[in-house]
Amino acid sequence: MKREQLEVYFIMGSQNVKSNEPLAVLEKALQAGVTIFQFREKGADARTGQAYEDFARACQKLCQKYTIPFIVNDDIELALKLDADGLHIGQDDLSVKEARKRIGEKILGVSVHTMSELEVAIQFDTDYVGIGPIYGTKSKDDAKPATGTRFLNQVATNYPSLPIVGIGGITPENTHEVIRAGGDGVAVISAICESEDIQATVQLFKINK
Ligand SMILES: Nc1nc(C(F)(F)F)ncc1COP(=O)(O)OP(=O)(O)O
Ligand SMILES: [Mg+2]
Repeated sequence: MKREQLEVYFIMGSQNVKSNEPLAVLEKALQAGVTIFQFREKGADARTGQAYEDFARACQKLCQKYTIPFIVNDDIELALKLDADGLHIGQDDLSVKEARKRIGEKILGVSVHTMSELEVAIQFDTDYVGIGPIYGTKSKDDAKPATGTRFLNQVATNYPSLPIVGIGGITPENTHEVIRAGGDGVAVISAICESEDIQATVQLFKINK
């Protein structure tokens, strides 16, 4: 995975798209030029069973149409079953060691909040780390307090070759702070899912770097 692929990292599940059709939102985001997609279907209203798998396959098919990496959040069984391009795990999911063993060469992303979590991620050849929440977020009900860009900048300074994406409350207005602090890209849920003009919003993330 090239670090430029983290430039605009769109993350979505049906729970993030109340009003309209999630697949229409995803296609608009892909047409607008998001550079990587994460399937993150979770929470009370998340689809389950066959509907969950069918929705994941439909998202994967759209990503293939636009040759954009399709990453699955948390669910390694789904990632393997669909032969996804990668998996993203956090500290409460399966271990980095176990994930790397089972997914082989697929892209592995890990959320890290401390230097010790970072060192474990690096030990098992993590392709990128997600750091946040940088700002307050409403997309993750068990999110930790917002940290600002300090830890992200510390990681970027100490590990210049490690791809980093910032996450949490990132908008076109504050994205430059994340990039200036050392992020290779920004992960976005609400700013795109709730946008009136997805094309314009995605372009702003690219321009405001
Ligand atoms: N899903 C994520 N994606 C990223 C990425 F780097 F891809 F931007 N960074 C961080 C997270 C948060 O991951 P996690 O801590 O497991 O919580 P959840 O499973 O609720 O998302
Ligand atoms: Mg997780």
